[in-house]
Amino acid sequence: MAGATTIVQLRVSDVRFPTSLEQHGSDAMHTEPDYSVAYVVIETDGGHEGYGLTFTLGKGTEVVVCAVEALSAFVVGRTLQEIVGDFRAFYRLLTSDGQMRWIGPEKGVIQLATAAVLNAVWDLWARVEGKEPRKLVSCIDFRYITDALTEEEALGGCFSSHEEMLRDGYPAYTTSCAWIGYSDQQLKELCTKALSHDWTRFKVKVGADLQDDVRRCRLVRQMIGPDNTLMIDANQRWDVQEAITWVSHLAEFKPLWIEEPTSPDDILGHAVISKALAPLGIGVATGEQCHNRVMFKQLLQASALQFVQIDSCRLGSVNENLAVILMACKFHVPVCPHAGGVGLCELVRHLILFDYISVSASLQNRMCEYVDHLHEHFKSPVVIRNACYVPPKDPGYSTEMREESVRRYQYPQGEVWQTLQATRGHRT
Ligand SMILES: C[C@H](O)[C@@H](O)[C@@H](O)[C@H](O)C(=O)O
Ligand SMILES: [Mg+2]
Repeated sequence: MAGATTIVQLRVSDVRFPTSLEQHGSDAMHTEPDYSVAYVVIETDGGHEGYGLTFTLGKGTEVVVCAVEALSAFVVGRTLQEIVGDFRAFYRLLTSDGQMRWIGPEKGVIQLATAAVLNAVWDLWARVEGKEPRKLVSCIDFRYITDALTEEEALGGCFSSHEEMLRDGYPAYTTSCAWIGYSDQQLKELCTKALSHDWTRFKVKVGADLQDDVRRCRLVRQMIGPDNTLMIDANQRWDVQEAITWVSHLAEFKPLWIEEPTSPDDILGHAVISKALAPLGIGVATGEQCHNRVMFKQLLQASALQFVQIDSCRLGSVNENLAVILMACKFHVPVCPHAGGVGLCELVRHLILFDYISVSASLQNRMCEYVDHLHEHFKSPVVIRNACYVPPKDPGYSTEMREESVRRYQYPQGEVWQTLQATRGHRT
C-alpha cells in the first residue's frame, strides 16, 4: 500500500426503491418491503473512495443513517494503514466504545451501521491494494468465541483451487419466483422462466396461511419436478410448536430446509425444531437476522441449525462474517448465505468464494441465494451463468452504486420519490 491514506470524509445517504408497489421481496412478516440501503462513501486525501452499505426495508433507514453518522468520528481523520494494520483493534473500537456500546452492543441499528461503515473500509482497502486483502484472520475479533474457535484453529483451514470457481462459478438458488404477495399465475410464469434458465433450486415463502402454503408448495413442486430442490422460508412467523406442526404439513413437498421458523433470537427453540424435523429430512436454516458471531456460536453449539445463513450487511462486515464462516466449518455445518435485497448478492459472492477457496473447500449441501432485482444500480453487478455466481473481477467489494441511482432514489428528495408522492400518493 503506497503512502499513508487519510480518510477525510464520510458521507451517508438514505436510498430507497419502491419494491412494495409490485410485492417484490414480500414474506409472511414483511408484507410490503421497499428495498433500501444506508449507503456510505468514504473518501481519502489521495482521492480514493470506498463504498459501503447496509440493507433495510424502507422506513427506519433514516435511523441507520443517523447511527452511521455517530460512528463516522471513529473513521474520519484516521489513515487506512492505521485501521487495517490492526483491524481487530479497530473493529473493537467501533463495536466496544465505552459509551456507544450501550446502544448495542453488536446488535440492532448500531450493528447495521457498523456493517455499512466497515463494508466501505473493506472496499477501500481492496481498491487501494488492487487485490483481495491478506492477513484475514488478524481482522477477526475472537472475543466471546474462543470456547468454540481459537485463532490457531482458524489458521489451519482447507484450501481449494479457485480455477474451478472461475470455470463453473458458485451454485446459486433463486427466491425470485415465489414471494408471498405473488399470485399463483405469477408463480407459474416465473418458475417456467427460471427452469428455462437452468435454475434447479427454488425457495418459496410460507407462513401466513397453511392452505395457501399447501397450494403454493404443491404448485411449485409440480412445476420443478421431484429432483430439483425446494426450500421454504417463514421469516420468523411461528412459535416453536406451531412451527413443527405447520412444517410437518408441508413435509410431503420435500423441502430441504425451513428457514427462520421462529424468533431469530430463540436458539433453544431452533434446536427443538431441528430435532423434531430431522426425522422428516427437513433441516433448519437461519441467520439473516442473526446479528453477531456470539449468536451463531450458540446456534452451532446447540445443533440448532443445519444451514448457516450469513448476511454481509447484518453481521459486522467481512471481519465478523469470517469468524462465522470459520466456526461453521469447525462444526461441519454448511454456509448458504442470505442474499437478495439491495446489493447483498453483489457483496456476498466475495464471502462465499472465500468460504469455498480458503475454508470449506466443499460444495456439499452448499448454495448461495440469488434474487433478481436492483442489480442495475451497481457498478459491478452480479453475473449469473447456468444458475451459478460468476466470480467478480473488479477490485473492491462490489459495493459501489451508480451515482444516478443514488441521486434518483434518494429518500425523500430523489425524483422517483417526488414523482410517486405527487402522482400516486405513495406514502413517503
Ligand atoms: C423482506 C425480505 O425480502 C426477506 O423476505 C428476504 O430477505 C428473505 O427472507 C430471503 O431469505 O431472501
Ligand atoms: Mg429468508
